[in-house]
Amino acid sequence: MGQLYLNKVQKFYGDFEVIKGVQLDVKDGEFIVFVGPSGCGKSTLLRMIAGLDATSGGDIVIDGIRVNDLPPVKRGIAMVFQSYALYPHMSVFENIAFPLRVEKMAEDKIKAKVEHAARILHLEQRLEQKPGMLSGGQRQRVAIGRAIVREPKIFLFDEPLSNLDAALRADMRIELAKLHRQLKATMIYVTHDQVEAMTMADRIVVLNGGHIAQCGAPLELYHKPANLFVAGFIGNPKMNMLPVTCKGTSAEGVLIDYQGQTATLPVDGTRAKAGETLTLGIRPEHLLLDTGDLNVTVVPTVIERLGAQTVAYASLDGKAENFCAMLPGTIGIRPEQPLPLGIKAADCHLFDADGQAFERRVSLTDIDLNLLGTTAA
Ligand SMILES: Nc1ncnc2c1ncn2[C@@H]1O[C@H](COP(=O)(O)OP(=O)(O)OP(=O)(O)O)[C@@H](O)[C@H]1O
Repeated sequence: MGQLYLNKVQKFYGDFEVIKGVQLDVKDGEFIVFVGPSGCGKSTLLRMIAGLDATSGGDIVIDGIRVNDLPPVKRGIAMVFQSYALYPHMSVFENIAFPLRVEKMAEDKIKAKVEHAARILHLEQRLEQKPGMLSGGQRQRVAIGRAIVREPKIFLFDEPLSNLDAALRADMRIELAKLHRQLKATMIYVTHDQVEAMTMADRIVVLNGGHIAQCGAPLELYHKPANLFVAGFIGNPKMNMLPVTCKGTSAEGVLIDYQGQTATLPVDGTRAKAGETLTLGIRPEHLLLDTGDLNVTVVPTVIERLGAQTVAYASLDGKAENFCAMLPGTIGIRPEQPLPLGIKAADCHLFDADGQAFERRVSLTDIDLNLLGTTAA
């Protein structure tokens, strides 16, 4: 078992509240990713779960037992660090075996466990080598092996791939996803890389300024961001944001005005008031080379041809910098050449003056609804 429950967890450094009453329920076997900008508190929260940092308030509960006052070794967790933390003078075998030697486990048991971990991580041929002879990815696997042999209830990963180059990171993402399937263990993984979060997580916890901005399945966060922060953070290139005026609400949704063009967006507008300035959110891939419910003309400044797609960074009305459109790879556009684009009302996101999303009413027919979890925080 590896259930984790965080109840109103707080952390103060002096008067500075770094973690602000985080509430989270992690199910046994879940792969949870903490993601957020630098300084939002991801590592602090992970270190509190590990027992490396004391908790200022609230409860950390693992399998029904409050562990706030237990030292790290008694919590049933194993942590893998960005720095690998390997002993350079020891062989791969001894590095993996290290925590078992500390426990004074019998030699034959140690051998069986290390060889089992080495098989899972494809390190069988490396067991006699020293870490200095290994690549970055192999070293990280040794560090993961050292966690595996402890058979923890919960694996904690603190940015484990950030020292690797892009190609190796992509490979290791796949390896870690396989490892999770194989071990069926609870894993909590910290990263600032939203691609890692989107591709590996069962649920993503987006942290902002020490609180949970949203927690949900990757596609739920993508298609139903709860607020402007999550909308801007999840998705690459970023969602485009435009100021619009609320003209009123109806059974169909919220009527908005963008520079004299009106459209009804199918969102729950019970909170919307006529005259308010709202924020319209449009994902780059939802800009069409066709007429839409709203239409804009952008002037591309930078054009990135990625092959399958062409990404145009553009100005809009001379105002919005870096307005971004993701278009078919075959399109023939040039910098400075005005480009008319359409937007369907059903594709739009809408946020109030406080940055909270109006819930979208559209049925997300293009998504397997089983992938959309429920918002848990
Ligand atoms: N020992 C400490 N003393 C005082 N402040 C600290 C300490 N450790 C962390 N902080 C502060 O707590 C906040 C959260 O830090 P934390 O390392 O958890 O952020 P993070 O989201 O993991 O950032 P990054 O992605 O840059 O690693 C930051 O503002 C940081 O300056």
